[in-house]
Amino acid sequence: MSDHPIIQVRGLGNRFGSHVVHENLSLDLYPREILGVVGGSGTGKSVLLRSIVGLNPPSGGRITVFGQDLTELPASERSRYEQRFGVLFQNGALFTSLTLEQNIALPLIEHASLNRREAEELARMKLALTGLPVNAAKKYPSELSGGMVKRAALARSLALDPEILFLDEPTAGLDPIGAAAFDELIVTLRDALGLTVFLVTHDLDTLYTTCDRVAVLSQRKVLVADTLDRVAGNEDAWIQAYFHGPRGRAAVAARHQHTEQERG
Ligand SMILES: Nc1ncnc2c1ncn2[C@@H]1O[C@H](COP(=O)(O)OP(=O)(O)OP(=O)(O)O)[C@@H](O)[C@H]1O
Repeated sequence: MSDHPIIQVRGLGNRFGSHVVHENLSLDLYPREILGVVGGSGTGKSVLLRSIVGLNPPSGGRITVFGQDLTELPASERSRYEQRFGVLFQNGALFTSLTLEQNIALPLIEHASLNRREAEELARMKLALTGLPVNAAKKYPSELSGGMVKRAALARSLALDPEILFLDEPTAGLDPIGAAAFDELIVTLRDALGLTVFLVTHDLDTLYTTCDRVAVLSQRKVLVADTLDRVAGNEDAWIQAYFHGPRGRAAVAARHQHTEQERG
């Protein structure tokens, strides 16, 4: 892992009225890592993601991305940086009146100055990259399963060849087999495309199968950010309950079984 973070968050503050969500929060994201961001409901995982990608102006602190504080830039320059992000929101809906290829072609027409034919051709490549069959390109979102729609939304977030991928609860609503396949896809894409991934999740299986490090949000800040083993060994009560409760134990057992199978 490189020593230079691709994203640095320092002393971040976020509040909504009198409700303080983050206070003096700091976090680093390193190139090509998959960082899992976990924490109880309402601890501000999505707000943190939105602050980093520029959708939620923080009340304090500093965020640098690719070494640059984006709030210091004029809008046009900021937009060039933001095109290096791919974001898959929790309810990352596609336009229902457009086919998958039309959905994915949109950002390419808007930001990459491609004509419709070129954009749709590239869109079909992005769809293939996320494991969708060729015939899915002409389909509408309503004709597809939840897992396929998630893949298409991921394809759209990859449309402009981002360097950093932000995923908010990507496996929420998927069945366990679909979720496991999606987890595998994230790792494959990171390896193939050299992506850096900021992954908000509640899914312990996802943490165990995809993440290089895990950051735990608690008490308005990042309580700990480290490898899974080290984080799971932390004595904080929420961490203990999360990693060592019944679901945590099941995820560890599944991981061990998977490792044994891989060894043959
Ligand atoms: N635009 C907003 N206006 C007011 N409050 C907000 C806004 N966005 C988020 N919040 C509040 O900030 C807190 C953190 O929200 P956030 O969605 O980041 O939590 P989370 O950790 O992602 O939760 P979950 O795991 O349930 O998705 C919540 O109490 C939420 O109600």
